[in-house]
Amino acid sequence: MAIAVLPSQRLGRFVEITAGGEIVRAFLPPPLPPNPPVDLLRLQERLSLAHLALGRLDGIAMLLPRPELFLYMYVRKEAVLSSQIEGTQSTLADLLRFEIRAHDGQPIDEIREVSNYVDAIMYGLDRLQHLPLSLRLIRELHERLLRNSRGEGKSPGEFRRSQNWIGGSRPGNALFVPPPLNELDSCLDALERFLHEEGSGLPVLVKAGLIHVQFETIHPFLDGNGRIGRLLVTLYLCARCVLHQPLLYLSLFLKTHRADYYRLLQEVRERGAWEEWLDFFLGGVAETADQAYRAAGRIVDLFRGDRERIRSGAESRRANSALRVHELFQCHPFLTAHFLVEQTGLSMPTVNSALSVLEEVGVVAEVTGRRRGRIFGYRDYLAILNEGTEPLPAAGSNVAKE
Ligand SMILES: Nc1ncnc2c1ncn2[C@@H]1O[C@H](COP(=O)(O)OP(=O)(O)OP(=O)(O)O)[C@@H](O)[C@H]1O
Repeated sequence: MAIAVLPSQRLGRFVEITAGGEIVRAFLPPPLPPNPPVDLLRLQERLSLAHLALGRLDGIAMLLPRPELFLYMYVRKEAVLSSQIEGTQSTLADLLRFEIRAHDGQPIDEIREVSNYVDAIMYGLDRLQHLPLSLRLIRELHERLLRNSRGEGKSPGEFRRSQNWIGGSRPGNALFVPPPLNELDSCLDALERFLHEEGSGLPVLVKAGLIHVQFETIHPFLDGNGRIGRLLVTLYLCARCVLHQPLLYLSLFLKTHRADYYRLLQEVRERGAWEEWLDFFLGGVAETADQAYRAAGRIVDLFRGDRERIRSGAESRRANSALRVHELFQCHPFLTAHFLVEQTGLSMPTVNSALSVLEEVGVVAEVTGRRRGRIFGYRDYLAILNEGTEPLPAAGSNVAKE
């Protein structure tokens, strides 16, 4: 095996391997942190803006009447966006309707992929209560992400046992060939050590950016490396208590700037351009956190305003059950009367009367146009949650689709 060492220690080395019957140069990244060290002075302004924005976002959880409800929807939005990056057509509405088993006519595989992402991040958060962020947890997350879905045949939950490549139709004409199999474990072990180290004194946010690139460069799975790598950023920030809820989703930013994103990943490898990447990454964190903070504020206002409308729109007994139903709509923006009966313990006539109140005051609308199996949507809430994914169709247009 011939080894060519490149000049700077920030750059990795290439290892010649045989793949697909040809000799190709696989890339071996140096372990983190970068050496020479990251120029934090150059990133100072970006870093403090990103920290400010994240702090505001984390703080708004206190103002939300029930932060877990926002989180519930927010994670789902991230899932939709992440899946769209790889060409999945699922929308937030598809996902929500899938969850209430009202997905007639929708492409199940695509929706399942989104649903798996939600499951994986929620599972990861739960596991972080008991376990550190480890390679084992990353494999568990991967298994959940690919379960019964696209990529299912590509060893879910297992690090790769064959050589992969990025770009091109074969390793020989690839844009980049990740580390060879015999180096994979040592690359991953070094990454795991960096996940836990505290001696470098690097800000957690900077470390999150470094970890993301290193993970993508190692490309340890046969599929799903992008999705796991993005999920890792949010989980790492939660594990290091920079965020208390996973309210940061970078997917939209990375989707919007995909060409720059891929170019910068490449330039870290080719030129050791960590500062350029971190500048981009921290800008993305700030922009994304600001957007989420504003959305959370608008949701707080919406819920408050709608509670007022319900109270003044019906006499107190009907208003009380409508308020109870409204609470559930904050968690599940699409609901059926059956689900409401199950969840609230209210009788079917009471639930129906509550739904009428909500329809009368314009909070929810029936979206199927059917007599049986009616589904109600919390339209203004959906409109806010949907921003950046796709425009919410008017309530009536769903009827035509189904
Ligand atoms: N030149 C590159 N160098 C390193 N990583 C890259 C490069 N180009 C793309 N990537 C990473 O590879 C990911 C795609 O890998 P893979 O197909 O395994 O992941 P995925 O989760 O299935 O797809 P996606 O990221 O598109 O959702 C991209 O999201 C990006 O993070």
